Amino acid sequence: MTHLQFDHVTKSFGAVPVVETPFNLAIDRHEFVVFLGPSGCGKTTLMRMIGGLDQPTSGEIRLEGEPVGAPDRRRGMVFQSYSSFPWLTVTQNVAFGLKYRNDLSEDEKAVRAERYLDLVGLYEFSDHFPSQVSGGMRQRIAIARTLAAGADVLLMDEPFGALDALRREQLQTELRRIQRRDAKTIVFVTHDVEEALFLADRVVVFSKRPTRIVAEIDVRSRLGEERSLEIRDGEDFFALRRETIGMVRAAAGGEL
Ligand SMILES: Nc1ncnc2c1ncn2[C@@H]1O[C@H](COP(=O)(O)OP(=O)(O)OP(=O)(O)O)[C@@H](O)[C@H]1O
Repeated sequence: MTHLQFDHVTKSFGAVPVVETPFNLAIDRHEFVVFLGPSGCGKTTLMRMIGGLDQPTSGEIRLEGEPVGAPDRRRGMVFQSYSSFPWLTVTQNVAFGLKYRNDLSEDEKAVRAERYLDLVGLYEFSDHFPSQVSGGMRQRIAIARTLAAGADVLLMDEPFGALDALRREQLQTELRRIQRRDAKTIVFVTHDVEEALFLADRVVVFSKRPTRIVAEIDVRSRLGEERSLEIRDGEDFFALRRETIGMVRAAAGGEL
């Protein structure tokens, strides 16, 4: 069943067309879709429009059949430049995402905030302020806050870009597990082909700007639903990675 739908969407900034050919894409409920494409093609612009931070020039984006409006709690966003609240401690920053959850008691909120802090490896920094931790850690605070808040749609724009390889791998595995367990719909932007294939049910490859879809890869039918770290060492993964890199190069028009 369709959860999120782009219907004939175009977008220009003044005279600069970002999406010129009307863009159509239907994302199913509980689907993990990854946007892959050359730098500057318009992936962030598409994400901002889903989030309600920016409007299409023409066409419509629908969430559960209704045109998307201003940001609301159904859509959790982790963007590259997502910032934390400097006057709150690390734990309070994560708990902030739970502020409006009237179904949880204060104790339950604290337990939940701590669980997600532990997940992103920041438990021992609970009482620090954001200015006392690194940029990568601040990014992890934003990830923990968004996951803890429990929105059904997660919009993630290169959320793991600032993390070291090991932490990145851990969070990728965990995000895929959370998506399956809690049946989330996720739209995720990355430049990293391996990350895209490891996480996605479907990868959408974009051309350079003005952008359009050049390929869709049904990763689920190639790699299955379950993703473990071992899968990355398998032949199927390597073959799909090679194919995808070819598509991304072609999409970038030789600019990679
Ligand atoms: N507010 C804005 N005003 C004018 N132009 C903009 C604005 N936001 C984005 N653009 C332009 O739109 C194009 C697409 O930008 P966008 O950030 O969506 O690309 P992207 O695919 O996310 O890039 P990257 O992968 O490098 O983050 C770029 O040419 C950018 O300069």
